[in-house]
Amino acid sequence: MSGVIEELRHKAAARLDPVHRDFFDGGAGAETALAENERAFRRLALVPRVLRGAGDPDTGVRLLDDRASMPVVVSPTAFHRLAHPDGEHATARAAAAAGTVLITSMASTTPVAEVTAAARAVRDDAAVWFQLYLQPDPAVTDALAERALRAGCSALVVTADSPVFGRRARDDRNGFHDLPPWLAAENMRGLPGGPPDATRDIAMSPRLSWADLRRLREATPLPLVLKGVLHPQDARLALDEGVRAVIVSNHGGRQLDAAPAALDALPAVVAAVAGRIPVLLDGGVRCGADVVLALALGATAVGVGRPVVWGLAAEGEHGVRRVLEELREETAHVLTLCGAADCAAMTPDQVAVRGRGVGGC
Ligand SMILES: Cc1cc2nc3c(=O)[nH]c(=O)nc-3n(C[C@H](O)[C@H](O)[C@H](O)COP(=O)(O)O)c2cc1C
Ligand SMILES: CCCCC(=O)C(=O)O
Repeated sequence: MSGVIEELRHKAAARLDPVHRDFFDGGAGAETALAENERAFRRLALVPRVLRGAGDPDTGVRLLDDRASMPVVVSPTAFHRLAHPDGEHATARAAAAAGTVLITSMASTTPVAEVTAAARAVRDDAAVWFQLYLQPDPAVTDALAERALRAGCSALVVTADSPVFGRRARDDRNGFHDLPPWLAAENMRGLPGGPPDATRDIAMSPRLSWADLRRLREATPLPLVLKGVLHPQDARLALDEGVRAVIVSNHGGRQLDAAPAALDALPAVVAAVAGRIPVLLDGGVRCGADVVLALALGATAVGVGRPVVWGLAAEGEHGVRRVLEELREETAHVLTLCGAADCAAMTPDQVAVRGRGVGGC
């Protein structure tokens, strides 16, 4: 783990209410998928190429119609005002200042229009994508998509790995199942069929299907990104449905505990998609070498969830900024050491399994 991220993780742990710390840090079941996400990176090594004269690397990437200064985006995480009083405002400002994409959660404690406004106050062209759980009532899904569009979000990130909420032992033990009364999931306020001024619950449903995704695609002008893909066949189906990018993710080990590490699922999804759309990955990314390993295995970019929350809880906007800047600097440094001129220059032959020798091709 990057020293800066480790420092912020400790500081966050000391500052947070232990019940909230467990919510942010914890995973489903025995937390196997959570641990494996980080461990999968440790099992792999980067094999540098030498004397390539690559110069200082360009860490910028194009993601749909947005540009990011680095191949690291902010993955959607719920309830930022539980981590810090500035909440999503701070995260949005930090992501905009770092020049990267913020995927803001549908379960944010700040309305999406305020999140985009906070980002745009820092940078006119700040990119914010809206994460969406398809709701069983299509009118609710459409109202959320419309809010995101009006707020100036440039993509909808549909999270597909949650047909039901994960069983999280730490939250069960702590009796944490709801926000405190002074906070709410603000995007859920005043939606069709709900109480006019109060918020409705975020629903999860195992009855949702590709047909619901198709309906949303036809209802919104925004490009769709599918988050939570682990099976290569689902990546192919996503392509058929006109999805513009996929995010390989096991939801940070918070849903199916028996799921593979995100990194282990990446190569098959990359092969299935065959370069037609960007493949992103999140889960366990904690330093620049992790970012570059994912790039070498075919990811266009990675997302970070908990490191951003740790930065926010520890030092507010400044802490999130430190996490993102550190990841950008480390990524540039590791690319340089690997002889890569940019993020696309890394290739799978530059990845070796530790203890097994270097194959190449
Ligand atoms: C506290 C917390 C809240 C999360 N909330 C959401 C959410 O609202 N929507 C979503 O799609 N994913 C959510 N996720 C999953 C993240 O988007 C991401 O997949 C995961 O955190 C990546 O793993 P990492 O934390 O190891 O970087 C959440 C994760 C955490 C840790
Ligand atoms: C209904 C809130 C969803 C938050 C979430 O996705 C998570 O905690 O992993």
